Amino acid sequence: MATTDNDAVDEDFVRALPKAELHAHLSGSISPLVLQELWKPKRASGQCLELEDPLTAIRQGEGFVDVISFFPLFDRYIYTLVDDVQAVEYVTGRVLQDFKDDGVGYLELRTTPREHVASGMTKEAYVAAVNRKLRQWNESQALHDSKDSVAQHTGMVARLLLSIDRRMTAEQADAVVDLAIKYMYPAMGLPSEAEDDEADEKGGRPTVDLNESRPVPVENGFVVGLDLCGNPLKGDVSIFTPAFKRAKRHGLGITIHTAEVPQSSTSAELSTILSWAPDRLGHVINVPQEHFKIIEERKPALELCLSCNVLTGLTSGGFAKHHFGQWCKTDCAIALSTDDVGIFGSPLSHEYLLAAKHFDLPRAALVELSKSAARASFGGRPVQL
Ligand SMILES: CNc1ncnc2c1ncn2[C@@H]1O[C@H](COP(=O)(O)O)[C@@H](O)[C@H]1O
Repeated sequence: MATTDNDAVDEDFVRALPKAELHAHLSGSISPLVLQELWKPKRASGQCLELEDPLTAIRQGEGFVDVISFFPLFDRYIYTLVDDVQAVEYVTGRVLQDFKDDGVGYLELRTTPREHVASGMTKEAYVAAVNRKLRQWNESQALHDSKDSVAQHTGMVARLLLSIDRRMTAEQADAVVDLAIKYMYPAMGLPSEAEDDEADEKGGRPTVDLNESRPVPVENGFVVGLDLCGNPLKGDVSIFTPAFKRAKRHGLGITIHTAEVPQSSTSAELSTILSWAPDRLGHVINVPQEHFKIIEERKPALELCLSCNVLTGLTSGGFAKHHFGQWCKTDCAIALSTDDVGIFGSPLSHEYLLAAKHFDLPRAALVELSKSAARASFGGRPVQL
């Protein structure tokens, strides 16, 4: 995109800017209108009578949720509406379309494998449904997506991350890793060029231990990474060390929700997370100086979510005081991200607009930001937006 610094950053510019979205939770990205489409027929058949209309239940904007009221929204509300395989496929398709309509060229959608006993949906059926929708989506976009036309292609490439919830047991987390390996995007298991070169210098290639049992991968898997998410006031992350180390050995990218609240920003928790050698960190709000320095040196990419943090009160002082301003001064790549656009109502283009407005960024800086997000993708395919 040709730009001059004198051009104003406006809605048209940020919408047209090709963007990579790396931190988007599937269930939190469903628009209230789509939730209402599921709510209406349930209501008409006498189900979910206790659930308010999504258009009034989810009031996108300041003061609607805080860290206490936010997480139950999923368990008590959204999951009651998206409760079978058909609904999961449907909402996934709508979420993909919404991101594309906002000018996203590369999307990593993340989701927690979830079961629903009454509808017979197992965790694997859930992952298979999301993965199926991604396959259909990527096939439909391939029409516009060839090696020679990457720069101008109008399609959106979609990949998947599976999430471990902080409330899970170590065994449940292991089962998520099994699913991630089974539904892994084929190119992920291969060493990168840099790893290859390093291995050549050391006289050997990195390998996965062949004796380690691993699920047989499906064809057309799209999982490129593993995430740790969930209520930061719950759980002990140290029980997930084997799960994240195994995922890493199998070539999956690793991204961790980090230091979202002061209670989860202890030295012990941060040291544990950093011992997993994460490729990316999400939120990184309350990072103590000691760990700030380590992150600055190791340079994992950072997924920063302005609206989410400000609207939930995870940060104070409004947008202008968001820690984006601090991390920008480091060499860490930054991926502006939406987190839960269905709840916060701020699409990725709007996050770029907010960054421009509150941090006085010209067009060229936004182009650089979008490129740095693309470079931080787990992709399995070179991303050139
Ligand atoms: C401050 N923002 C956040 N911090 C931590 N975890 C979050 C989150 N926003 C969403 N999730 C996690 O994503 C799940 C919903 O999407 P999926 O059902 O997995 O697609 C939530 O249950 C929560 O665990």
